Amino acid sequence: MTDKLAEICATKRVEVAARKPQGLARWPAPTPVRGFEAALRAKAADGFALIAEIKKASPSKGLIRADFDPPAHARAYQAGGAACLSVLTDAPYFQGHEDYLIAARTACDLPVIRKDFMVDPWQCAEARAMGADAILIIVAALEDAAMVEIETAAREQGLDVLVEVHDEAEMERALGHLRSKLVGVNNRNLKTFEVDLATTERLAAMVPADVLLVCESGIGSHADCERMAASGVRTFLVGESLMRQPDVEAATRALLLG
Ligand SMILES: O=P(O)(O)OC[C@@H](O)[C@@H](O)c1c[nH]c2ccccc12
Repeated sequence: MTDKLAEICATKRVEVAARKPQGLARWPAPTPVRGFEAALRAKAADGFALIAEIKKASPSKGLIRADFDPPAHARAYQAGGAACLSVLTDAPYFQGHEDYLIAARTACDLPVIRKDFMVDPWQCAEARAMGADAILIIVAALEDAAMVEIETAAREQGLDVLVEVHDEAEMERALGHLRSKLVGVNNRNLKTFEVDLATTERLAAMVPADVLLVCESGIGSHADCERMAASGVRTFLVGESLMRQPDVEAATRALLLG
């Protein structure tokens, strides 16, 4: 595991230990789950499918958007043609918040993934309680047994699971141990924070036909999507490049349609 990721996960364990005793009663009764993977597959069958990310800040870039407004961004992403939303709920490193997820999901009809560092199966129950439709498993952050346990907990909650990898060894672990058919390749190297779209191109060849591959991070234009499509990739997770645009709806449409 990279040092930064280890640090983030250690922080997360402390946070989860403090939260668990409060239980789940603080969350409103969740509305029925929205099919996250199904929404992606439906859009990818006939064009590009986008998971549009609501991202205020990142460890590498600091503040990304000053007029951060989760419900407005959610509506803009939906109107622009996104299939799903991703909302950062990690506070210490990404300035995210659970309230952003709740506000964004309430403002639109799209399925939402809780973007956070899952280190404990309990976070899956918490994710559903706050309304999430899917969670992320970062293979680099977890031992095999732990990631299987978290995936099982997610499925019990009716959540879809996006499995994130960034090299060949992680792809093998994901395909060998997990049941989810939704696998994301993160083009961002967590050691250097450099982004290289060739990461997705390299790993795409390893993916069986029944797995939906998601290209994550560093997508800035429709041309980038077209480049990935040459490797058979039609599904994208995009945050920063959209969040930096004054007109998020128009930027989303332009990313998808050119
Ligand atoms: O903002 P970008 O470069 O479009 O990237 C979005 C998303 O891939 C990135 O935020 C991300 C991918 N995996 C993560 C894990 C945790 C936090 C954030 C991420």
